[in-house]
Amino acid sequence: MTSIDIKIVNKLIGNTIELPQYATTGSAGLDLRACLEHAIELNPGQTVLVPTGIAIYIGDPSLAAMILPRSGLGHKHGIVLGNLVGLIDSDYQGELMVSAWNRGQTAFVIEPGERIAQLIFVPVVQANFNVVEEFNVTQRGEGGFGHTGRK
Ligand SMILES: O=c1ccn([C@H]2C[C@H](O)[C@@H](COP(=O)(O)OP(=O)(O)OP(=O)(O)O)O2)c(=O)[nH]1
Repeated sequence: MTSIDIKIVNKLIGNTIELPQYATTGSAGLDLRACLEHAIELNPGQTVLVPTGIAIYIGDPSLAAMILPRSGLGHKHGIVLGNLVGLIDSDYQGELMVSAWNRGQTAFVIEPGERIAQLIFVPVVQANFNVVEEFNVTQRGEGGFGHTGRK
């Protein structure tokens, strides 16, 4: 199992707010909690940057992390992410921040400690680019956006 360093950057963590943990042995994502002293109300259409109280240092450039919405919050309450997906670079050492966006029709209250999003770790390939005159021929070529005719 990959080891990632985690640092508590807000004193609320460890007192009133739990550290992230995998809910089941098969969980891909770790829930991130809102590290807040007071509840905040998120009106329809509003976006707010929610601190999580923790920083991670992945270190290995062949890994990254992604912040994703929680399906329950998104489906039932319209709370997703203002940036749709948050990408955490392997050299980022700042606090993990969740851009919470209320795309629903009603206000939503984010309580301190609420599980607001989830974090997954993903493999990354860093590419080297070689400038060429032509690509090798492929069956698809430049066709895209419905080119194969499938509906
Ligand atoms: O939802 C997010 C997205 C990003 N980050 C942090 C980790 C990431 O490594 C860093 C930079 O993110 P990104 O590269 O997406 O930001 P940018 O807008 O391109 O700015 P920068 O110039 O800082 O790269 O911000 C978060 O905490 N939460």
